[in-house]
Amino acid sequence: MSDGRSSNQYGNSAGIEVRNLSYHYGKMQALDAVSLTLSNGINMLLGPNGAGKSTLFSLLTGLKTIPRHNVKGVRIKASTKGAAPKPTCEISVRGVNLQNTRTDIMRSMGVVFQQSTLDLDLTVQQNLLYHASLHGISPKTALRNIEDVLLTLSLNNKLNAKVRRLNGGHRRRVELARALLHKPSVLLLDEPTVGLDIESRALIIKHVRTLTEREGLCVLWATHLMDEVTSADNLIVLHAGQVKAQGISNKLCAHYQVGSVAELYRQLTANMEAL
Ligand SMILES: Nc1ncnc2c1ncn2[C@@H]1O[C@H](COP(=O)(O)OP(=O)(O)OP(=O)(O)O)[C@@H](O)[C@H]1O
Repeated sequence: MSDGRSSNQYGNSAGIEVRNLSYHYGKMQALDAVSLTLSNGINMLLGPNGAGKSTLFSLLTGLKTIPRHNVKGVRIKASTKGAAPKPTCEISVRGVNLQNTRTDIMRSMGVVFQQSTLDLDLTVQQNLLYHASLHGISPKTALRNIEDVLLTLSLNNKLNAKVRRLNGGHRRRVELARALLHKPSVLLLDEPTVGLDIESRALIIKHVRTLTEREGLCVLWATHLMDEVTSADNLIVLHAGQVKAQGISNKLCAHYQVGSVAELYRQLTANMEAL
């Protein structure tokens, strides 16, 4: 079923497909057979503390290794002599399997992690140039991209400022600028607006939404802030490592007969205290 979301130069292929992904920390199951299809557009990931959002991000970004486990966490044995065991967990990005082709896929991804990963003692430009060099972008192109991206994020006057001297809102915008510098087609944002004032939050939201619409990006956006979800966004509710619901936000609300995303969220995570 078409949800009317934008297609673009990447066609209609899903930005990210996750199949049957489980993850354990020792005996603690952080993700339990998670399956997701994320198309171009904004995909909002809502979940209470401990739902598994950051674990999912770590697996998508290669910070954690995708396990070759079945859903019960049992290591898979080869069924035929000599044959390689077939993993039950699969993640693909733009149709390419992440387990097989990690480096190329990483180039197509921009990431803003929950915790800042900027070097505080470098300037904004130095941070961004370093990131560009990791992506193999020439200094000349990098400087042009940096200028463009800082301008669109109203940060052009901060080019030579040390990150340590920037306020929280400006630092988050630099993180976003860095994530966009190599022109990714998939953007992963782990609570990008947490702790920001209203103005900084609004600027980041507006910029990401405009860019997503214009460039046809696939964005996975984890948040606790339900007012960041619009009626047309694809919404995923993750709770205790399981996907409780996914679909276009207003359709999900209609399906569950609730009047708002907040109500939907409360209903789907109602047994939280009992866990
Ligand atoms: N390194 C770790 N060792 C053991 N358990 C962990 C580890 N990291 C996370 N967990 C547990 O895994 C579960 C999922 O954690 P995760 O950080 O992915 O959730 P989250 O949805 O990102 O939470 P938050 O919104 O608080 O960031 C939680 O129960 C958490 O306590």
